[in-house]
Amino acid sequence: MLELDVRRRQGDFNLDVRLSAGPGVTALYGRSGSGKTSVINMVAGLARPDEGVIRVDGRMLFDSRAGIDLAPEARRLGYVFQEHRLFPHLSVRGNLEFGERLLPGSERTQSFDKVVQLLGIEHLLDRRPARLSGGEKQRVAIGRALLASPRILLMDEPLAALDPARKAELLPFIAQLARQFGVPILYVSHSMDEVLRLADTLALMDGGAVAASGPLESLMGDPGLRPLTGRYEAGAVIAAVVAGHDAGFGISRLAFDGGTLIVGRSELAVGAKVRVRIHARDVAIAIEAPERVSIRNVLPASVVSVAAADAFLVDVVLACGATRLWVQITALAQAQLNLMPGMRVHALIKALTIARGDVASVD
Ligand SMILES: Nc1ncnc2c1ncn2[C@@H]1O[C@H](COP(=O)(O)OP(=O)(O)OP(=O)(O)O)[C@@H](O)[C@H]1O
Repeated sequence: MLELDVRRRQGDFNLDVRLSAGPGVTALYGRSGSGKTSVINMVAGLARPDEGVIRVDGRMLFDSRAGIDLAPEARRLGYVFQEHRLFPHLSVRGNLEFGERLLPGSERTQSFDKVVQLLGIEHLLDRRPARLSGGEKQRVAIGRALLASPRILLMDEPLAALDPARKAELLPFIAQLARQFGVPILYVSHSMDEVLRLADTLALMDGGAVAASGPLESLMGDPGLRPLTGRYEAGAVIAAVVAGHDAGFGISRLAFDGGTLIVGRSELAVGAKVRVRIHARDVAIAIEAPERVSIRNVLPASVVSVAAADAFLVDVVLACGATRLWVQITALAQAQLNLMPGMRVHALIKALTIARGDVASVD
């Protein structure tokens, strides 16, 4: 568990950050210049706060009042940066063992074989970094960081330098890390796709501070946070479980607290836990349940809130069981339906609007 409460002035920029990151992946998300890398650097010991405390698992890494400021190598943290920073003169094995050798055997919590196997780098062990692809180098960099048995893994845009195909190749590995190795991850990104795929907890950074933090699902579905989560990303993220497939019709059923969602065929196994992104613009609202309609998802819901997003667009939040759905309708539709909190309605979601990329495994 990382706990951070720090202030730092750098040039004209003021950082004032309170953040805690527990098990799983905590994503630091925010626009360029909001202070994400500065936070990572302070945790890592590469930038010194003017004032405050940084603790990991109760151990003080920095405390301005007590004069504690542990050197980076004494902090027991793993770092993976945008560029891999591998040692060019060492083989992959040599690079991996370097991370391991930093610690006495009794303090090593990660197994070389398990790390190598999970990252799929067995066949690369004798190669030098110059003979690896960008994605392979990043996998080795992650392996090296893990083998130092860190209490927390800091990842600063680890996929930013990779092309889309390499990114897609690496994402499942990163998604497995926190779960398989039990190491909390603080993950900096300005890609919402990565955040949706990886993060359990979201910390939204703005102007040097954490403007909001909490479970990904609750922050993403909050229209009030749209200036921070991004207009294009407007939509809810809901937790579900793959309940079944119908190969004949090419569809899958996802069970969530609020009903069953029919989506295009997913490759994931029955029972897999997933996170589903439902774009606000892809949901419609009907006062009465329509009959003989092609839309497969007609979910009973109640209106939680109605608020103008701008002159022509209205944000509606619906409760569907314990799940919140965010819906965008035109101001014209609102003028005619007159939706109000508490009203019983139906949320209509076309199965086809939920693309394969919108259903991410979180197992
Ligand atoms: N050493 C420094 N001295 C002065 N100002 C700095 C220093 N490092 C960063 N800054 C400023 O602090 C602010 C935050 O920078 P930071 O790199 O933390 O943002 P970021 O959110 O990680 O951005 P990006 O997504 O572009 O990497 C920026 O305005 C930057 O110009």
